Amino acid sequence: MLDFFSIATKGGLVLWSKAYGPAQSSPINNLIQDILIEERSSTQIYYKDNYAIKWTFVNDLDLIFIAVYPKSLGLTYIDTLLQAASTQFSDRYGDRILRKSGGIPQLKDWGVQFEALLQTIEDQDALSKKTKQPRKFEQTVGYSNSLAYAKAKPEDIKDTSKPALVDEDEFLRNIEMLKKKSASPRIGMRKGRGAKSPAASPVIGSDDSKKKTKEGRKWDGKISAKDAKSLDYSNSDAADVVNADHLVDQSKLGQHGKDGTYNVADLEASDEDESYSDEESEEEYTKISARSLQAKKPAASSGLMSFFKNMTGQKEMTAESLEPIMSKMKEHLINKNVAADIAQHLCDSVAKGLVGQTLGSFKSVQAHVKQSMETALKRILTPKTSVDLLRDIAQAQAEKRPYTIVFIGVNGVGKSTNLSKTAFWLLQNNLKVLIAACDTFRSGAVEQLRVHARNLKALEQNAVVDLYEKGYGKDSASIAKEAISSAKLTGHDVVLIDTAGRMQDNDPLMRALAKLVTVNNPDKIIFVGEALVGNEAVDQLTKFNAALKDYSGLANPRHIDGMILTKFDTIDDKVGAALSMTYTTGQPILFVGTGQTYTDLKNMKVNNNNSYCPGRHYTADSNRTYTMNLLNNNDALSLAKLRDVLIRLEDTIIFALIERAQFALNDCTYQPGVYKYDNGSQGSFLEYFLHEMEKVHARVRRYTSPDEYPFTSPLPEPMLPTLDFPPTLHPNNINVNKDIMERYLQDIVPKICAPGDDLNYGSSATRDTECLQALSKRIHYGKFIAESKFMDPTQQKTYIRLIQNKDRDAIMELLTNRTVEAALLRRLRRKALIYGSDITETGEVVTKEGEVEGSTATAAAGATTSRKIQADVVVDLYERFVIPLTKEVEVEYLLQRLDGWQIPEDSKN
Ligand SMILES: O=C(O)C(=O)C[C@]1(C(=O)O)C=C[C@@H](O)C=C1
Repeated sequence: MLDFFSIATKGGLVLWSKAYGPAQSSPINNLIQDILIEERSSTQIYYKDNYAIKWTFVNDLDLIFIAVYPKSLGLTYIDTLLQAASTQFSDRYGDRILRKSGGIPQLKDWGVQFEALLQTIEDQDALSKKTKQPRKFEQTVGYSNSLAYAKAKPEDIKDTSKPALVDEDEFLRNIEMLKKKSASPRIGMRKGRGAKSPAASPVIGSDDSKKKTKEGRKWDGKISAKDAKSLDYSNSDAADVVNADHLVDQSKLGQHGKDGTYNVADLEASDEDESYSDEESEEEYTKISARSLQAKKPAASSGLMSFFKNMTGQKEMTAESLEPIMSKMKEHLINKNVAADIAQHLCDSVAKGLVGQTLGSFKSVQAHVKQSMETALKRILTPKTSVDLLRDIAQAQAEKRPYTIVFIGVNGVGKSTNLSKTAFWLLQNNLKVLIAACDTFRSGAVEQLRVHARNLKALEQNAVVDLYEKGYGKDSASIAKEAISSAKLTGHDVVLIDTAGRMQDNDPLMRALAKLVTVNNPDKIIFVGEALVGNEAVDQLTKFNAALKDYSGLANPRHIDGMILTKFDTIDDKVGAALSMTYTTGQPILFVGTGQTYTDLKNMKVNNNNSYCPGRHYTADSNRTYTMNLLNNNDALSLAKLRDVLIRLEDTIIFALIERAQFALNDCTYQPGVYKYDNGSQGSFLEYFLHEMEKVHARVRRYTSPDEYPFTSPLPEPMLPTLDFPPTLHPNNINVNKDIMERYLQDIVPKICAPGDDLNYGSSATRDTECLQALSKRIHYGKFIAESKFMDPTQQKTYIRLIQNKDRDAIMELLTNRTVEAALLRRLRRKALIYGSDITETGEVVTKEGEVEGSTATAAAGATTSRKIQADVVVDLYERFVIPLTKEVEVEYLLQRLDGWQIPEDSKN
């Protein structure tokens, strides 16, 4: 049985508590001492003496709900109780606590309500233990948790409570104190915790000097004068000297991409839900089929797959026979934080795939369930839009205007903190940031942002990060507007607009938010939310989106464009929460917040095996994939990404040349007229070989891709249906393969191959084909680069003028970027040197005969000394041939760019 239940503020004030057994305040004292104050534990269960203590936070109210029970009992319903109690309490008193003026909640009511709640949950627990029959979902605790508790009416419930430890007067005083406390900057309030632990991450935006001297508060349910003073942060001095070192965890820094962009780190594999093993046993498979939704703990023996097990050997699966299993699966999903609707949707998808199937073995049932679940998940988790914030910001820069992002969400989820983490990321990308303090409602909000701006400045000498603020009580839409205008004048690249937290049901505040959005039409609306559980996620997101739509007065209203999930490190079943949120909005999760430093902003990236993977393709970081996906029009014309492809092709070309250089020149393979084509014309052995290869490649639709060009013709039609490539390039007829072939044979082969004939004709022709195809792809990529440059709004007018004048030289000059070329040649030399050299057993590069790089030491035995390819030759090849020909392609393409194209009004000269 439960021994003790308590509701307290995170700072240590007991608002309400109740003892049922002998465990009086001592375990609680220990909990506060050991966990809350010293932050010793990140888990939410704690054992002390004979007691187990569990707790849950309600962050927007800064409350903690604590349950104590005898360790030996291992009560299974405590999580449910905590969840339901915190939901009910927040529903009843949350508004009044937040408004700070709503009168005093009635203690009597809460005692009654809690008692009934406990009774219901204990009864259900007893019942579920008695019955071994599979329950319908509607009979489960999870279902009750989702729906029933929130609806419980206190007046229907009898008061059977025992005397509370804290009397009504005290409760009243505590609420007063809580109001005072919540008037102070939220982040500052967390300072006390972690004070004794030097290893603990500091809280961003907090004042370190105070933190060091802060003592753990006594936990006796009373407030001393000293405590009362320390709880009042309303006068905290924001001008303290910043010790910024603590605000960035070097080990959590992201990486700089090849093009210099700074990308936040990916969520470590260890941060994710545990990985999935194909070798898992049937028993383990009771966890549930989809990898991302597995249970952490071993499932009960009556788990999902054991139901399926009973079905094997049946003739055919029917909707009826699947019903109990689907009900169980739905319950499981809900317990994994998936909202009820979404769980239903997933179950329906799985059931649909199974109905009518005849499933002989357990394995085949397992495979079917897994496959159906994965397909359904994939469909839900593929966001409707792709988001690359840095690219969008670059676009706004080109348009000479600041890029604007509004951060919205309910109270206490960490909007300002995550806005500041985002600012840190932007500053790492050398962007100038203006933070607009548009939370004119919560006292302390502006000061908090001031501290962040000051911290961020202190971190980076040249960082441009400023605060635009107009104090409290003013119209936030107007402040945002002024901030944006000011950013235009001051040359800030990005305006981050902080807004007041608001509950989704608070109509006036939601109207104000819609107004801010309508007036300012920001580039992005980012919803900052805790990695929310179940239906709460759906409710918040749906209502925020509805408010943006209903109150906007616009024909094309805005909606949430992306999400930042905060406190991601505090929940267990992350994927369920992420799933609910993505499903509800159809929008991607841009980042997840995982801790207390500016570096605690990460990409959510999950393994390839069907777990949720928005970080990889859809986040602001959007890890660059080297092979461009030309089917995805959104990515196809980013100059940075196109250059990444060129960088990757450097490797392909160097290795292809190394491969060819193994063989002698074999001149006879290039003699014209030796072989006959199908159409009667004649060619060299190489041309014959190339043609045969290209015929096969054509059949598998290689040349339907806009970045592949054949050397020979005619070629057969593809046997595969052609893919639908979006029209990324303007129609053109450029193919410079003839030039490439000529230069390759005359200039390149003689330079990289030993003269003579070694009879390896087939091998040389194979390698020649690889070299030619890589070079052709690289050089024709010039078309994409040219299109990207042409689409740059800052350049388009100039290009149009030069194209109209057919000024080839001027076009060539405009598209040339000498810095990029110089960097390319430097990189290429280094690559060619390394790829073309032997490496000693200890890893050094053998540069010259008997010498290793950077020293005069003799190369280790075993390292041969002849270079596979000369770096000079590769660099020369690029300098004299690859780059100039690429640029030729660019110019030719641009000269055709206006053909049949309607010049937009604002691009006309
Ligand atoms: O990266 C570009 O901007 C390109 O146009 C490509 C390329 C190249 O061939 O590598 C060509 C011209 C520029 O001067 C720089 C590099």
